[in-house]
Amino acid sequence: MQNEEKNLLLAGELLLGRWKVIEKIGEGTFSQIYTAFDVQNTSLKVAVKVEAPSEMKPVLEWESQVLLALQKRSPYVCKYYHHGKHGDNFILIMELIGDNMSKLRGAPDATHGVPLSKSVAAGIQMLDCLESFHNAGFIHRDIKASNFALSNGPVTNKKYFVIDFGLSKQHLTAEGTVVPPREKAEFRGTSMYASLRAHRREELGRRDDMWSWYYLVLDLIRGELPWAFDAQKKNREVVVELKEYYSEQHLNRMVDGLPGARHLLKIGQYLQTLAYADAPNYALLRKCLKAVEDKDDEELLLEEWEAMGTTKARAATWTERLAKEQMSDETLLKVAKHYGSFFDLGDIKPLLVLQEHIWKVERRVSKNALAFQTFGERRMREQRKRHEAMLKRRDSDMRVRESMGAAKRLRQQHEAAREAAREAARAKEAARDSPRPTREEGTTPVVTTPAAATTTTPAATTTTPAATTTEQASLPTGTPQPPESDLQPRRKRSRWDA
Ligand SMILES: Nc1ncnc2c1ncn2[C@@H]1O[C@H](COP(=O)(O)OP(=O)(O)OP(=O)(O)O)[C@@H](O)[C@H]1O
Repeated sequence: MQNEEKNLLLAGELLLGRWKVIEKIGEGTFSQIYTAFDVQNTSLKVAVKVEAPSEMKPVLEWESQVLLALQKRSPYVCKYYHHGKHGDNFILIMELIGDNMSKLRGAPDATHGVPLSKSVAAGIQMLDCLESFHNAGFIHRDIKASNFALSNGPVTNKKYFVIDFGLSKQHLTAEGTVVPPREKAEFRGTSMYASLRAHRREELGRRDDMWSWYYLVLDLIRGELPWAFDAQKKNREVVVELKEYYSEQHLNRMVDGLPGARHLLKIGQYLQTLAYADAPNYALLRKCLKAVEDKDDEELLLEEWEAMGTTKARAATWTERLAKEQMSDETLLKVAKHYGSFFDLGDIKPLLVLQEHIWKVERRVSKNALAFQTFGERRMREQRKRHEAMLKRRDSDMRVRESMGAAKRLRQQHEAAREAAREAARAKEAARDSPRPTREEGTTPVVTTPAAATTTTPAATTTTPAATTTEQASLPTGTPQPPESDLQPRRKRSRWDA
């Protein structure tokens, strides 16, 4: 909220003749959230989202219409009660739900990344929300942890709901066809999680929500994204450069060292293949994400080791994973045993080294099985491991940033040198073409004075920006229209709230 200190509603205020305000419970960039109760049924507590009038384009009315439209189409949104004007403010009355997903990060076990099982579970639930949201015909365009909040009810029945549809857009018509893309769009989303296409001002589709989801899942598992610092500092250009580097050129570096890296890589590679109108294969994404957690899935595991082809390659990978602690001891042992502990390595020396490693792992596994570890000890051990892994990743991310910075500086130096050379050439040419004594054929030499020389200045070209035409999607009447048409003046909001 821009005007943080000012409360838009007061406790005890009656809204739309039915809802009495209790207290403020939250704040977004452009809105405030309050609790209220129904005066006709005092046990019914609701949430009120209120948006103050401003010079920027309001979005809460659109959000209310989307929520209303989704009531019968998706079980992953909260219940809609009412919307309308209260004084100068627009309000939306909806079901009161619980904590948002950012709370996962604040948990004591999440200092260096949210534990894998929690990250995967959250990722799967977000996927359920998005699949349902997309199938209802909308794209969200602002996927981030704070836009998923836990439903109420018994702990065992809690699930995440997707919230905040202020930037959502109708993507499918009533007939189920995809709304044609506009030539140019405006930035929509949050810099930390926005897809590259959002940064490039392209029309977004379902695939872009999935990219944001992917970034968010990686953020949970990794503890931070490679561009976290720059997104927070609002270094737009660097964020885009880093996203290009990691998402388009070196996807493997983004997942390197993470548990289930090859499955995470597969997700990214799949997302790269999606076109604007494509419906993502949610089942495939779900399967890949589930496999991330299932480190010891025998079938997948063997498939991976088989693909390595030679025993030598397997032995090398085995040793590397042992060193980087990328696989559990139990799994490493399972692999070693499956391949007869790499006994046909040929050379005796590496074989002995490897065998020594295997024995160590074997001892560790049997010791771990016997040793009693308290919950606290186990948590400490895991945290230490995650912390070390995060430091390593941070180091590698920093090296990439530095090398990109160095490459950029080098490019700038080259460009400056080239420009200087061009300038020198121009000066040389100008000196050659400058008026000087000339001898015309068959005439006596004539001296032309500089005053007689004609100088031509390039005509100033003024270009007026071409009028932008926005392809308005032909949506069935009665369907909510997005508030953001590029033809209208718009909120100066570019959610760089990371
Ligand atoms: N129905 C609800 N019940 C309980 N809490 C809610 C509800 N809706 C939103 N909140 C809380 O309020 C926070 C802000 O809400 P919301 O994201 O809708 O506001 P916003 O102004 O659109 O935010 P931003 O623009 O910063 O993303 C949410 O992260 C959530 O924690």
